[in-house]
Amino acid sequence: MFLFLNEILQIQYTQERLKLQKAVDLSILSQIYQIIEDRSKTQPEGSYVCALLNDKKGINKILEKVGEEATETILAAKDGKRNEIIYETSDLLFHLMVMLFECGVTPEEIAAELYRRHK
Ligand SMILES: N=c1c2ncn([C@@H]3O[C@H](COP(=O)(O)OP(=O)(O)OP(=O)(O)O)[C@@H](O)[C@H]3O)c2ncn1[C@@H]1O[C@H](COP(=O)(O)O)[C@@H](O)[C@H]1O
Repeated sequence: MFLFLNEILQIQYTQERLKLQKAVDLSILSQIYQIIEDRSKTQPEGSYVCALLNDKKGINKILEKVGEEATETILAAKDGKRNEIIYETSDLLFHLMVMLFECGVTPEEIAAELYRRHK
């Protein structure tokens, strides 16, 4: 009886994990890119994306942020600080999405290139 219950719990656990894996994946990058496109069109007050896109330094402001976040990601990885690696990599990926938008390149084009290389 105990073994049977244990098996059911294991199956439920696996199903929950699969659901979570389905919901949490890098398609969030495409969603963020769409938000960036939307912010650019609607220009809402207090938007960080708009602050980046409208900065007087132009694309240089975005590139500075990409450089800064890349450096912070490298330092986090060098120190082996797992939580910081996750935090800084998220900052980096977000700023890369803003850069791609500014350059007129979509995340789907990057995905297509990665799939092309994938064997
Ligand atoms: N994913 C992000 C995201 N990640 C990081 N950031 C911002 O990026 C900045 C990171 O900069 P730093 O770590 O250097 O911190 P800082 O002190 O603000 O540095 P400075 O910019 O002042 O130099 C912070 O202000 C964060 O709030 C983000 N801002 C926005 N998004 C996404 O973009 C969407 C639109 O955001 P808004 O345009 O603000 O509505 C949000 O719904 C999110 O999905």
